[in-house]
Amino acid sequence: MSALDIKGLTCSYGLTRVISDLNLKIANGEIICLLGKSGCGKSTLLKAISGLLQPENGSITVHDTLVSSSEMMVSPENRNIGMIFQDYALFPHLDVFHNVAFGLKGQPRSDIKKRVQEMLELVSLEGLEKRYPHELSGGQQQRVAIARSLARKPSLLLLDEPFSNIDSEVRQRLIRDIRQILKQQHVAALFVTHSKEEGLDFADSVATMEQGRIRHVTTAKEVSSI
Ligand SMILES: Nc1ncnc2c1ncn2[C@@H]1O[C@H](COP(=O)(O)OP(=O)(O)OP(=O)(O)O)[C@@H](O)[C@H]1O
Repeated sequence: MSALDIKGLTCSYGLTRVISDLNLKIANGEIICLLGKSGCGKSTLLKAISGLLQPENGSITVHDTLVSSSEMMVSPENRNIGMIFQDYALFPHLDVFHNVAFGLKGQPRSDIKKRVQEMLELVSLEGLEKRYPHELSGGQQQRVAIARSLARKPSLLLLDEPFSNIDSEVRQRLIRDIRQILKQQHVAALFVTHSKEEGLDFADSVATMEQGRIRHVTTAKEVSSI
């Protein structure tokens, strides 16, 4: 079973075709980096996977469930896909605890408390529950965003340039830590970046995108040895 299986995906904005007959598979627990020039369609692909854009053609399947085709769309909130963006997208008026707990609404209080605690330990932010986003560094905010996404046990995580606002020293450690967390939790991820180095550090494989298609997929080891 694949975490994500995209077949023959074609997406357009009006008359402008942006994704063209694209195929991509991510195995369970695999981390793939999507590398490509500005404007090649990376964000559009993430929009299609997360359910914000309906394909003109082709299909998107997440863990054996068809979620998008030209005929049907599962709504974004019912896809169980986590998303992390470069601007963290935390709620500024909620403290760390409530940011992480946000997606767990409706569950018993004691379960929420336990899960939030587990997640904060996972991202090494125990003790910062009562801080507000503006009282955290960029790296800490991104850790909260990761904790919030993983709290819901997503079947797939999409990351859109999550490290670009973080300075390079912190970034390296964060990339290593988040990779380790995803591997430990066995969460598959698709990670968009402009930086080949970042992609090689974070992902198992690198998919190169050009003009709305995946040109090739290579393992990070193969790329590193060139
Ligand atoms: N809502 C929209 N309406 C019309 N065209 C759009 C829309 N969003 C993006 N585009 C166009 O689609 C193409 C692909 O954009 P997309 O944002 O997917 O590229 P990208 O690879 O993510 O770029 P970047 O690396 O700069 O973020 C671009 O030519 C862009 O101008």
